[in-house]
Amino acid sequence: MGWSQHGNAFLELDFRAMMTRLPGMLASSLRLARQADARAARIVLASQVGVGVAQAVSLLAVNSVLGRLIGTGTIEERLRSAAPALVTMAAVMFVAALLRAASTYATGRLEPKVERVATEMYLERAAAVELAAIEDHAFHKLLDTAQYGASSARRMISYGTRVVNAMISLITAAGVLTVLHPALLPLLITMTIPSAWGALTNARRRYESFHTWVQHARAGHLISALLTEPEAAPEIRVHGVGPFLLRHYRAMSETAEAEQARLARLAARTGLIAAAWTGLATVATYATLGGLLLSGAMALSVAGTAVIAIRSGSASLNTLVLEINALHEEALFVGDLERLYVEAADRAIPVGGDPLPDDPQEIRFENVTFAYPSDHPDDATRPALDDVTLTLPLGRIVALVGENGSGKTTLVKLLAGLYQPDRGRILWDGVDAARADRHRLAERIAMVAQDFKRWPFTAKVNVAVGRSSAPLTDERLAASVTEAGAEEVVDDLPRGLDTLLARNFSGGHELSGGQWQRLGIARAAYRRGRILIVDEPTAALDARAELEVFEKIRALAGNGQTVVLITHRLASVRHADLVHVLDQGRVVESGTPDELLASGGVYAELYALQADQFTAKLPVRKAG
Ligand SMILES: Nc1ncnc2c1ncn2[C@@H]1O[C@H](COP(=O)(O)OP(=O)(O)OP(=O)(O)O)[C@@H](O)[C@H]1O
Repeated sequence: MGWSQHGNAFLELDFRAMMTRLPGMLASSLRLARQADARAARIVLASQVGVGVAQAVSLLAVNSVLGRLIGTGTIEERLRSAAPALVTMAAVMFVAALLRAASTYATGRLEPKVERVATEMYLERAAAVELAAIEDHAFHKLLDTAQYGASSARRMISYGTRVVNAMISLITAAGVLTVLHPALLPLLITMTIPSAWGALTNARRRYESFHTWVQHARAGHLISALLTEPEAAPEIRVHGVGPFLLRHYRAMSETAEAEQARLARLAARTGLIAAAWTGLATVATYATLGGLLLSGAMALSVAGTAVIAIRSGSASLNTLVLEINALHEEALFVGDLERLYVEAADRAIPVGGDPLPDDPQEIRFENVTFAYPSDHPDDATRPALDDVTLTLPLGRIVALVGENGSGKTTLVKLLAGLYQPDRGRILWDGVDAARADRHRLAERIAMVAQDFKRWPFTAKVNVAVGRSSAPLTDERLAASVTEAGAEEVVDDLPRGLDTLLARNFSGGHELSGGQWQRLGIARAAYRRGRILIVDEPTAALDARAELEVFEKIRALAGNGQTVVLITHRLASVRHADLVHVLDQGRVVESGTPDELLASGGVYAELYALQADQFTAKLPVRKAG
């Protein structure tokens, strides 16, 4: 994904390149600002231009005041002739103060909106990408770095306005200086170059360091979060994991601190070099001014104005350099955000496609092969699904069985359109799912995954989130809870369906694993997808509950619902219409449970193993 490319691109940046990019950066701030609040953006821009012009006018007024005060005539005459310029200065300062207030107000209104708009775009795009992108660590790194882009976009607004302001002041000061004496302008620039170099060098180091260390910082946050999260708390206490995690946290923090210290050392050194250089340039400037005065090439009043113009010009140039530099630094982070927008659009779940048949008879996997992407291309791991051909008749219960890691979950994820096959096709009555409308396909699927999400919301939301686009009705809720056999779970909650299921919040309540599982099934029932995928639905259930859940699942299939069931409890598979047995990513057997038992293959062997556990008089220890 070109991380190193990005780093090199930055290394090549110098002040000239930064200036070349300035119009683009300003345009990008303005675009974001207009998108967020066009009116506020107009006020900020107009008032900043106004403030800049006011500064220019006041510098010209100062020039006029000085000229008249140092000029000829009595002190009273000189004061009187300077009065109009003094009044102009006061009026201009008053207008500038009003404009500044308007800009402060509009900027304050604009900044949070810009951050919100940028964050919304970030979240919207992140939520729309393929699952494979979310699981890709390079894309995740981009997600991590890009999240800082929204606050940078916010800051770009103030930096952008200050750049505009400083540019106008500088143009004025430079104009006045050039008129006074042509030698003064290069001197002004020489005085400012060192601080520009210092600021740019430090910013480059900070940005490079940020990119190198972002993964490290993320891991550090992860460890500190583990130490406080409720899910890890029991093991931390019983297994004494606390000191182990703390040790890692400390080691990681110390490495990060060393990096900060390195940056500080370099920044101090750069600062000293820049200060020495500025000192020399300042001495040279005032020596030149003195020389011009001594040689009579410049009048005293002009020298006075020149000193003020040099001071104001170098202050503007300094501000301009620092603000452009800050703007540039923020623009790099906004650049990450913009790259994320592009990358996320490339990896987004496609919109549109062929319609799926209204009432398909079967879904067929044809020579489907799928391997999870590997970080190391030379890793020769076997694919999770290897040339799988099987049929899932709709309106029936189809069970997928096989040992851990045999590819069952991967297969249902492909069925749900979460991944696309590397080879082969998934056909819905002849329509290739790869070309089908993915959003329509997902509409038809309800899924209780092994690790389904326990949303930190109320029980009601936890069920209704199964189809959040549908209006939430009590009838639909109650029916789903009943279908999942979750009535008792809900009745036992202190505030019924309105109970918050997040124990670390006040008023929150925690459910047991089995209770959660029933709520997960209720969620899938609420979705009313035509194909219900249940991955290990009874793993956390007691024997009675397990029987009950399978009864419910059977009843669903009785109503014409297709159920794709993954389970290790082979006794529960007895009622399936069709069983596919997977082994190391391949389909090794298919048939009805009775056919498979009779054939004496893998299924029969696994079944016998489980049956033995109940029939054996003495515990049998397996050799090996
Ligand atoms: N997100 C993932 N990224 C990389 N590899 C994965 C991922 N999920 C699963 N795998 C690998 O794919 C293979 C098949 O895993 P899968 O989860 O499909 O098996 P399973 O039959 O459902 O196992 P179990 O019975 O333990 O749930 C395994 O080797 C596993 O390590």
